[in-house]
Amino acid sequence: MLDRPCRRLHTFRGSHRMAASHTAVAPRAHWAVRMNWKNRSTSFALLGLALGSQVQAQHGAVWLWGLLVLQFLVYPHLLYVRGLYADHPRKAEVQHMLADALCFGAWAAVLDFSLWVSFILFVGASVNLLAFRSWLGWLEALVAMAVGVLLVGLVRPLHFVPDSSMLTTVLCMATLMAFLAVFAQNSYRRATVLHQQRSQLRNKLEEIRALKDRLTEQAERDPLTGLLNRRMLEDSLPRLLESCRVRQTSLALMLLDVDFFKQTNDRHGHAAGDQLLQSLARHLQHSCRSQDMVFRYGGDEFLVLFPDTPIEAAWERAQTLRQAFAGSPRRLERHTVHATLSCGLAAFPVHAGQAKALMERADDALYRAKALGRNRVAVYAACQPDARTACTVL
Ligand SMILES: Nc1nc2c(ncn2[C@@H]2O[C@H](COP(=O)(O)OP(=O)(O)OP(=O)(O)O)[C@@H](O)[C@H]2O)c(=O)[nH]1
Repeated sequence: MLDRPCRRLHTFRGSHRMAASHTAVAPRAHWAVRMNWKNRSTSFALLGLALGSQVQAQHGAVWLWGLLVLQFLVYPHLLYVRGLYADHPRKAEVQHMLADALCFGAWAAVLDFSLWVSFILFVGASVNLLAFRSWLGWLEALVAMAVGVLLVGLVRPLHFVPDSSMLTTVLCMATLMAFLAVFAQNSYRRATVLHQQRSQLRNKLEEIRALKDRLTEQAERDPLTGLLNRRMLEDSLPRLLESCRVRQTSLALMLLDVDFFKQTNDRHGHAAGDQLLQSLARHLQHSCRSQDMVFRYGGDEFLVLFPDTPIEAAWERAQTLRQAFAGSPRRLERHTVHATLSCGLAAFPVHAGQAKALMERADDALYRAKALGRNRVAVYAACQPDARTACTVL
């Protein structure tokens, strides 16, 4: 028994409700509970007046007046308190609306089915349920009202006197008007809030998408040059090789490295070195076809994949690319820098069938190009046992 209040508080939805478990502040009511309480507080008071005028016209007994006060002035607040502490406030609200309908059926019977009174009681009972539970709710309201009528019928005979006084009719009209106005206003307010929330969500979604694109970009590209990074190479090379295997075509892989890049850094500064790397990246991209892929492999090493290219054609393209780079000095940080490249070439399937082996072959060829004096292109030649010395410079 002791832990019951705590359990209850922990089932409240929302952090504000959780906060209530630590302080004496009452929990915040569910929106449906609040909305129906506001609706009931206003429209029930008016409805009570309308029904009161009918009770007056029928010279109703004192206990009927007492019931009227209970139903239309006290009952809405009792329901609010019940909804406030309910574990499932929405479900509780549906039960409240069914209770409304049952009571309204009873009142319609007690007041001899005065047409205007019965009409507004039916509208009051069914519109809310219709909004909450669609046509099923409307049907439920009808059934609950019928049960209310039957209950009265069990206690006393039912009479059918449809007429009502002018005062009752006017009060009924005013009540109906007020009920519909409050209902419409609530619906409009909720629709506006929903619309605002939806556009906020849409904006948030756009932001998340843009962030995701940025993160993908950062994960795939080298920040200095904007080229694809080594991770992307490791992802795409095996797939490309597989596609070449299926289509029975060749793929050339070129690994290249700036000659004496450390000296450029030392002489002209790291910023100038960065600019040289960026300039080389642009040079590679401009010299490549759309199907070629350029990667920054790391440091001053770059890698180019030439799909569907035999080794001879790749060599020619590598030579053109190397010569063009060496032939155009670059202006970096107010210095003119002459840089050259060493390139190592290997091809699928002639030199290797797997990504890792192909990379190693190209690296061997690059090593050989450096060893032979730099500023040249070397192709891997598979002469065993010493592959490094067997690399040929074409
Ligand atoms: N500016 C700059 N320097 C870098 C970057 N990444 C690596 N380096 C430098 O690049 C240099 C690479 O030098 P190496 O390739 O080992 O040697 P090298 O001077 O190019 O000589 P060889 O390759 O033998 O011709 C090192 O000094 C690194 O510090 C970078 O992003 N920016």
